[in-house]
Amino acid sequence: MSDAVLLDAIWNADTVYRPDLFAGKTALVSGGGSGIGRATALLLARLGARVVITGRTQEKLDRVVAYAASRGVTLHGFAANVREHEQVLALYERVEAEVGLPDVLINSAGGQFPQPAIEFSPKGWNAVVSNNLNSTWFMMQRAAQRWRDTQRPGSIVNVIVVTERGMPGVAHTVAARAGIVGATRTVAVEWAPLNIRINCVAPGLTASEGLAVYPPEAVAEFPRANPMKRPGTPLEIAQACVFLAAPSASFITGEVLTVDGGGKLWGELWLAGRPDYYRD
Ligand SMILES: CCCCCCCCC/C=C/C(=O)SCCNC(=O)CCNC(=O)[C@H](O)C(C)(C)COP(=O)(O)OP(=O)(O)OC[C@H]1O[C@@H](n2cnc3c(N)ncnc32)[C@H](O)[C@@H]1OP(=O)(O)O
Ligand SMILES: NC(=O)C1=CN([C@@H]2O[C@H](COP(=O)(O)OP(=O)(O)OC[C@H]3O[C@@H](n4cnc5c(N)ncnc54)[C@H](OP(=O)(O)O)[C@@H]3O)[C@@H](O)[C@H]2O)C=CC1
Repeated sequence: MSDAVLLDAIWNADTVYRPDLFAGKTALVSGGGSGIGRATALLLARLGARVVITGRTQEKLDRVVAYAASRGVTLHGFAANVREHEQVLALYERVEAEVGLPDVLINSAGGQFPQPAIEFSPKGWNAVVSNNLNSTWFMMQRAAQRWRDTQRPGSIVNVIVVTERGMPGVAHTVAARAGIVGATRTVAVEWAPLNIRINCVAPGLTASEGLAVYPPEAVAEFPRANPMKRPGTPLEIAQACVFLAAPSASFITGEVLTVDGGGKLWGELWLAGRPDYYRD
């Protein structure tokens, strides 16, 4: 499917949410230049939010901003590498100066490479931990600090991976995301007095640009990942992010919402290929 068709599908899809759900609100979405982050940003924009997207690649952000403009909606695309603390601080300054303090933060930036864990180099391990755990932490802590300083409420959604069953081929990312879950549960308590809610969405296999890094033999087995025998769509994950970010989840904090077509209950996923031992 071409990018234009994908974007139209997201823009025109039915949603159960009312069109003014986020009217007057501002949302910051990391990873908003593609995949799940992009779908969430566009859905939030459809629901009336002012939306800022961030990611490392300005051109990707520009394409989403241009698409929204073609639909009569202003989005803002500010590039940042969110695993660099200084860049996160600068990003918040820019967002606040040019758009306004966000009410909602969606952390969808992240990623990893597939490799048997026994082969990880220290550099590879650190890259993935930094790109997922550190980046999410820097973004959520800064949001909380600014909400504390301005005495405003806020809502955070961290997009992670399913951690309960483990996921062979990506142990580094599972470790990093389990760290995010631990931090989320802990600060849900610490930050409740500040009127901050924080939750996670754990997608199963989702058809996004990010799947390009997996080997063909792994991709060929993707239909075995869950009982629905299909990947999720970015919009299906976005709907869950919106549910947790909005007042629909006003009594939910510190939770993980799994959106995986039942993959936690049945399914196999060998992201670095299936070892011979598990073939018969
Ligand atoms: C059961 C329930 C169902 C649950 C179902 C769940 C399904 C899970 C499927 C998940 C899918 C997704 O998340 S898809 C969406 C995410 N998108 C991505 O993952 C995109 C690709 N990933 C990335 O860009 C990554 O973020 C990452 C690799 C960390 C980029 O960080 P950097 O830019 O720092 O990385 P680099 O500089 O390129 O590399 C840093 C080092 O990392 C190592 N490294 C990098 N790529 C490597 C590779 N292919 N193989 C080995 N090692 C590699 C090397 O040591 C590198 O150092 P040198 O050797 O010196 O170079
Ligand atoms: N697709 C799937 O099957 C699943 C995805 N997930 C997770 O969902 C999240 C979104 O993934 P998805 O949309 O599928 O994949 P994408 O690769 O399309 O999205 C990831 C986005 O994050 C951005 N990003 C990555 N690292 C950084 C960084 N350091 N600073 C700023 N932006 C960054 C990338 O943009 P750029 O490179 O320009 O910075 C990219 O737009 C990720 O955390 C992913 O691991 C979880 C389970 C399953």
